[in-house]
Amino acid sequence: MERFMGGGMLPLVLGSAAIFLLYRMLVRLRPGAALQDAVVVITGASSGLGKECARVFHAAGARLVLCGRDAARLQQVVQELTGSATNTHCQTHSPSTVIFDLADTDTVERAAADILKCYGQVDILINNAGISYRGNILDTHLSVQRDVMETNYFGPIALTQALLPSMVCRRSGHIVVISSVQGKLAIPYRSAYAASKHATQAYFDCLRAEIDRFGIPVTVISPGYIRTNLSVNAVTGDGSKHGVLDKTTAMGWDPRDVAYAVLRAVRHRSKDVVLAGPAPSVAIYLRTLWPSLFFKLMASRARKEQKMKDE
Ligand SMILES: NC(=O)C1=CN([C@@H]2O[C@H](COP(=O)(O)OP(=O)(O)OC[C@H]3O[C@@H](n4cnc5c(N)ncnc54)[C@H](OP(=O)(O)O)[C@@H]3O)[C@@H](O)[C@H]2O)C=CC1
Ligand SMILES: CCCCCCCCCCCCCCCC(=O)OCC(=O)COP(=O)(O)O
Repeated sequence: MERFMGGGMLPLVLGSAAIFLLYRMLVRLRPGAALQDAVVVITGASSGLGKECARVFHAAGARLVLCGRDAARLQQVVQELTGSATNTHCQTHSPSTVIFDLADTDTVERAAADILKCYGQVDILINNAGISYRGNILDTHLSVQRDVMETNYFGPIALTQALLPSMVCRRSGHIVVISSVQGKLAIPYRSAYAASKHATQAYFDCLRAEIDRFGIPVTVISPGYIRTNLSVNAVTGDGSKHGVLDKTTAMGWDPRDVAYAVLRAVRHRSKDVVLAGPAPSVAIYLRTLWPSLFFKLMASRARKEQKMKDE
């Protein structure tokens, strides 16, 4: 074995690693799709990752349609974007806003019509808005499971389906969705959230295959923890607000870095991007390749968390 490694294997491994790194570098250096004047719709643009996406796509010269439930907060984002000097060579545009609640799927179709009225077309739809959940399944009302599903799954797919025909007509467009690492693996006390993100992953994987023939790419982005208000805004089993900035969230990635990664993924029309550290990335493979170990780890995590809550 030693002779084998010393003789031919080591140069082969190092050579393959060098070729892989070179390939990654070349992929990053590709110019990618232009964003100047592209019409980009961002849901959940009033805070967190959505707001940072608004910042980076605005600086790239996109014509933005910012969506959210709170008109005043969205207007504040518009003022921040138009009022501050952007460090960019691109020509920037003042964003438009469309106010609607994604959980109210009946109004989403009307909102889609309002979005299309802004610039007559949509080039990139970024389904970003979302809500999280913390709770024990035993103590969670079914209505909470449903509400999280409405905001994270039915709202975004209703908006996507309402805007898609206009993209298909033009044989042009790009659908992006911000899922989560929890769309690929389920951790304890996140049932409603993880289920909504798994459904999201499945739906947009189907969509990618179905609209490939129209040349419309679908990008699913699965981040790990990001420093935003997600945990503060999360709902609990009885529907009340969690209201706490969790340590995992506070120590998460800078939303600006994640927004730049979203921009790169859009430029390169990436299909599926995981933005997470080594533990979640390994855990995703473990779930598929060694499920029994993954389930044991999750059960022990659940017991530990329950014990901490009981104390
Ligand atoms: N933070 C994290 O650790 C991670 C976040 N993500 C995902 O990133 C996305 C953005 O979340 P993040 O920025 O972190 O969290 P925030 O809570 O900061 O932002 C959530 C955004 O979603 C909007 N929103 C929530 N509910 C609705 C609704 N019913 N209708 C319309 N808009 C709504 C909010 O707008 P408003 O309340 O003004 O209407 C707000 O702008 C989510 O999909 C989340 O799952 C993924 C992985 C990790
Ligand atoms: C390096 C060796 C690692 C071996 C693997 C051990 C298994 C580790 C389990 C890791 C679980 C990671 C969970 C990550 C969850 C996450 O990043 O979620 C992102 C979110 O969407 C956050 O939402 P939340 O509301 O839960 O804050």
